[in-house]
Amino acid sequence: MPVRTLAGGHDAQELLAAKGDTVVTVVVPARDEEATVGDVVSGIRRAWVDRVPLVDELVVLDSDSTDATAAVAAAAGATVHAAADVRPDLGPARGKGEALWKSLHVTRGDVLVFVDADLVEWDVGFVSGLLAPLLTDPTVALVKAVYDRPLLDAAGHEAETGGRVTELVARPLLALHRPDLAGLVQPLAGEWAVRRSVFERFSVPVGYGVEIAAVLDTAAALGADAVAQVDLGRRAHRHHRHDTLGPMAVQVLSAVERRVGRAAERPDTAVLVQYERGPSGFEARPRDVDLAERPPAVSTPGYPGGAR
Ligand SMILES: O=c1ccn([C@@H]2O[C@H](COP(=O)(O)OP(=O)(O)O[C@H]3O[C@H](CO)[C@@H](O)[C@H](O)[C@H]3O)[C@@H](O)[C@H]2O)c(=O)[nH]1
Ligand SMILES: O=C(O)[C@H](O)COP(=O)(O)O
Repeated sequence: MPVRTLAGGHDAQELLAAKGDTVVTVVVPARDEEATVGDVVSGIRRAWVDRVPLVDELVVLDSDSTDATAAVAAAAGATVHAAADVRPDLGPARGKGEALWKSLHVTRGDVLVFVDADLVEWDVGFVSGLLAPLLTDPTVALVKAVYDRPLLDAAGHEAETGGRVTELVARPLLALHRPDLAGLVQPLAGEWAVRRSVFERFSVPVGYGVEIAAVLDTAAALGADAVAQVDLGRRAHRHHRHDTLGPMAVQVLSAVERRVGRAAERPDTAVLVQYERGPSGFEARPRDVDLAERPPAVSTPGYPGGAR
C-alpha cells in the first residue's frame, strides 16, 4: 500500500476542535540561524499562538550557536533552550538529532511538530498541515512534509530542483531496503510531526540521520501505514555546499544501515576524506563524522514518565 498522501489547507476552527486537550509543541532546532529564526518563530507565534491557540509551546533548541540565534528567537517569542544545557548529566553531543532528542526533555507536548530554522520560503500552514492528520486520525503516528524544493543560487534565483541528499541517498536507500516507504517524497524533510509516545521510544542519531531514522523506526514499530505525508506547497531554505552535504550523507547512510540489520557494531565515528586542489596537487581533507545515537528518551533516568 502506498504511503498516504494528504492535502494541506485545513479549517483552523475545525483543527482547534479536533485538538481538544492534546498538548501541541512546536520545536525549532537552530544552529547559527540568526538571519531566519526570527521570522520562523514570529510567524508561527502570530498564527498559531496569538490568533488561533493551536500551539501550546513554541520552543527553539539552540544547537551550539555562536551567533545571536538565541536572542533573536527569544525576542520573537520562543522559549529558548541551549541544547548543551539540557540534561548535561547525560554527556555531550552535537548535531540536529541531538537538538530534537533534547527537546523531549524540556517540553510536554503529546504531539511534537519540528520546523527548521533556515526557511526562507514557507507558510504557517506547514504547522497546521502537519498537525491535522495526528489530531484527526489515531492510526497516524508520524507525518512528513512534501513540497516543491527549488535549489536557489547565491542571488536567490531558482537554479534547479533541490534535495540533493534526498534524491541521491535517502530515496535510493528506501527503494533498496524499504520499498513500502518509497512513496515518501521528502523522507528527509525537516518539517515533520510525531506523537511523543512514539518518538520517545526510539534511539535517535545525534546528527542528520534523525529524520530517516524516525521514519524507519515508526514503520518498524507500527507499520508503514502509521507514516503519512502532507502536501504543503513550496519550501526554500539555505543550501549547504557539496562538501558539507558529504558528511550529512554519511550520517543518513549510517542511520539506515543500522536499521536494516547492517553495521550494528560500527564505531560511532567515521572519517570521510574529501579532496581539494592545493599547491601540491589534490590535498586530503579528512572529516570526522559523528554516527552516535542517543538511547530512547524514555529509557533515560529522570525522563518524566520514564525509568528513574
Ligand atoms: O548541528 C546542527 C545542525 C543543524 N541544526 C538545525 O537543523 C535544521 C536543518 O539543518 P540544515 O543544516 O539546514 O539541514 P538541511 O540542509 O536543510 O538538510 C535536510 O536534510 C537533513 C537530513 O535529513 C534534515 O535533518 C534537515 O532538516 C533537512 O532540511 C536547521 O534549522 C539548523 O539550524 C541544528 O539544530 N544543529
Ligand atoms: O534534504 C537534502 O537533500 C539536503 O538538505 C540538500 O538539500 P538541497 O540540495 O536543497 O540543498
